Amino acid sequence: MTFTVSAPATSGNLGPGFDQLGLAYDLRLTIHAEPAERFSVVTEGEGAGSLPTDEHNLIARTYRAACERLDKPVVPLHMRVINPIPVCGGLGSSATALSGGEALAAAVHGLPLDREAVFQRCAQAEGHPDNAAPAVFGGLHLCGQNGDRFTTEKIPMDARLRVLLATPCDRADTETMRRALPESWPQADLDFNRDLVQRLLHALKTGEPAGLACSQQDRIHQPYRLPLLKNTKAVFDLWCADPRLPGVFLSGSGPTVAAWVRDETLSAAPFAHALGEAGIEAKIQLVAVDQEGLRLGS
Ligand SMILES: Nc1ncnc2c1ncn2[C@@H]1O[C@H](COP(=O)(O)OP(=O)(O)OP(=O)(O)O)[C@@H](O)[C@H]1O
Ligand SMILES: N[C@@H](CCO)C(=O)O
Repeated sequence: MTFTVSAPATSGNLGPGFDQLGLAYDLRLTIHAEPAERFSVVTEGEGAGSLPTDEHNLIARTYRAACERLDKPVVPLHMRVINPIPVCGGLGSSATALSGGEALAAAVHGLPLDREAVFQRCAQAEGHPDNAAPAVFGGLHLCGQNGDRFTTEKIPMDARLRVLLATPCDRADTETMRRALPESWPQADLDFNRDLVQRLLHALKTGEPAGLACSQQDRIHQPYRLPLLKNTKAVFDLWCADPRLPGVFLSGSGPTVAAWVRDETLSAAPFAHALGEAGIEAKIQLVAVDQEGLRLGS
């Protein structure tokens, strides 16, 4: 018997919404799992050759913890993981591994998927909810915290919008990139960003191009992180100057740079060519928004 689950790539922050805004993409990590004598994980695509191949893999660890919490036997699994999402790329790879592990426990034991519980556990494990919410529920999310519970609201979005992604080779794991931030911010910067979040959400609902530029004006994390990432900063600056791209942002904590695309005729190829001409190596993808989130079955 094979169990299949999948979870979408996500961008946290979307520029000004540090730890608040998140969006899911139609780019999925898929896990095929079969009961076996012991745990083994074969990853194909991103992370092949570097991610653990045994019970130390984050998907296996999360699955084990979920089975134990559900008071169900930990059935060892052989997993084949098809992964198009760069690891430590700023596209929520850890949220896909965490939510995928949780979903596997439900699938193996024939239980319904409790999305709210999975969201809470993934957000707790990550320490922030902005990747977990879109990974689990799909779509655009505005997140917050109430005591020790995370909150999230799914926000409708203009269906014409797509997102252009460039993942250069800079190293930017989330933990290191969080340490690059100050312990607090001037009140004026917090107020400035709060206003940007409202304007950006309005633009995402309506597709209005002027408001999409709010993504690149953040004062909370991008100004501290971009100077640490040479290629990422070069892509960010090039795309901010490109009139075809109405708004640019660092995806999560980077190194992926993302840009809103409204023009339905645009393709990724000319952007890949332009970055090549500028001597910047990066993986380029043009993605649509995913509204489904975590999926049980193929
Ligand atoms: N497909 C995967 N299988 C197993 N573990 C994974 C997988 N993808 C990510 N991980 C784990 O998550 C870690 C990366 O987490 P990190 O939060 O730094 O990056 P990210 O989630 O890609 O970025 P961001 O949170 O900024 O979007 C990896 O070191 C690995 O331990
Ligand atoms: N909000 C998180 C997202 C990480 O993907 C951060 O910026 O650190």
